[in-house]
Amino acid sequence: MAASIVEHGEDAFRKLFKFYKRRKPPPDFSDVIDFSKGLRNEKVFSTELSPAAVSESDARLAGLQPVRDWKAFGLQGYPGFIFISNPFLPGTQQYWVKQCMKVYPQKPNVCNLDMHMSASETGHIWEDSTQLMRSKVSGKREPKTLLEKLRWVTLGYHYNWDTKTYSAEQHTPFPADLHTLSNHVAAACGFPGFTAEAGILNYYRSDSSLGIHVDESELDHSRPLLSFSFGQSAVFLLGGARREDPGTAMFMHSGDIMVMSGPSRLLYHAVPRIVAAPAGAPLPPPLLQGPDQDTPTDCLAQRVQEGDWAVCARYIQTSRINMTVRQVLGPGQTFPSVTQRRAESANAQTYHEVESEEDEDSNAKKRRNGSDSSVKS
Ligand SMILES: O=C(O)CCC(=O)C(=O)O
Ligand SMILES: [Fe+2]
Repeated sequence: MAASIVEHGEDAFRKLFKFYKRRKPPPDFSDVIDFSKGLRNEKVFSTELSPAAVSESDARLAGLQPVRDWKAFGLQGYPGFIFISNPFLPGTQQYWVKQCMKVYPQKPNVCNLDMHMSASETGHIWEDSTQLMRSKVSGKREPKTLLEKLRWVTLGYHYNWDTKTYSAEQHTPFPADLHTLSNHVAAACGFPGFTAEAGILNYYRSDSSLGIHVDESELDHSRPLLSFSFGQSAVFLLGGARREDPGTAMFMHSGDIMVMSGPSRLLYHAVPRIVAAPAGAPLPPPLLQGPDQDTPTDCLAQRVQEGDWAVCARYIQTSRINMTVRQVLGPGQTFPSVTQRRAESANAQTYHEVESEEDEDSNAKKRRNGSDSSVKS
């Protein structure tokens, strides 16, 4: 198996993607790197972060362990790639799941449902969904709730899926709590000036996947891309600078953070599979508990109300939520003029049309149309 999936050549990365996406028979996961197991894989090495960049009290207030206790790794062959194995304080992950489900999908943020529903229909995603869930009769087939149909939410500079650009006009305030979390993570990784300006949240159900792509629409690629995962585990594929380059598979578990920077910032990547939870243990252990008694009362990751958590827990038993945070503009940089933008987006579309035969690209189309997404089922 290993020989066929690491094969060099035209379609190495697609083969890897298809290998891990396959349902019947399910793939062998023995080549998937598991950073929660430390240095067991010879490609994995420990990496030093900058503990002095975030004070212990600032880290605690953001719901993070002190930076000196974070387990951070690099991967041979991928300079600039940093994997931080769950640095969250016990109990604080529930907060981020709740934010992604109850708070961030609210207006003025934009979500896939807005592509084919009116603002009044998508104005109360949480309330409408919880109401429908409460009225569900067990055993009876019921319509999906809006939460179950949610595939992506954008924050800050809202990514335009058609033109593959950000713009000054499509902007709303970036959430302060996620801004703080991102600043600390970026600073610890050696990027003290990072500004969280855009976010894409992806909502994966157990049969979803995210096609092969590269995140190049941000104007300043010297700034890292941060990725936070919660809920069910996923297989993440990290490829090369060219779409067909071979790749490396790794698990992302709840609470894991990935930083793509430097030469790894523009690498192709994909999520071919959400990994089924072990029988009898649908919730990942870090989501089983609320905050510790000694969590500071001014910690931004506040305890989630029991009723809210009941709804989140039910959803996250079969789902994964990923938040990517990006800095779009470099210091002093502005967006190109409309004329420049038109020329660039024409190029971008040509570039993507050439690849439209790829099944991954049909995902991108679905994603922007707001149908079953990026995050494809
Ligand atoms: O879900 C993930 O881990 C990756 C998400 C991603 O690549 C993106 O949003 O650009
Ligand atoms: Fe991405």
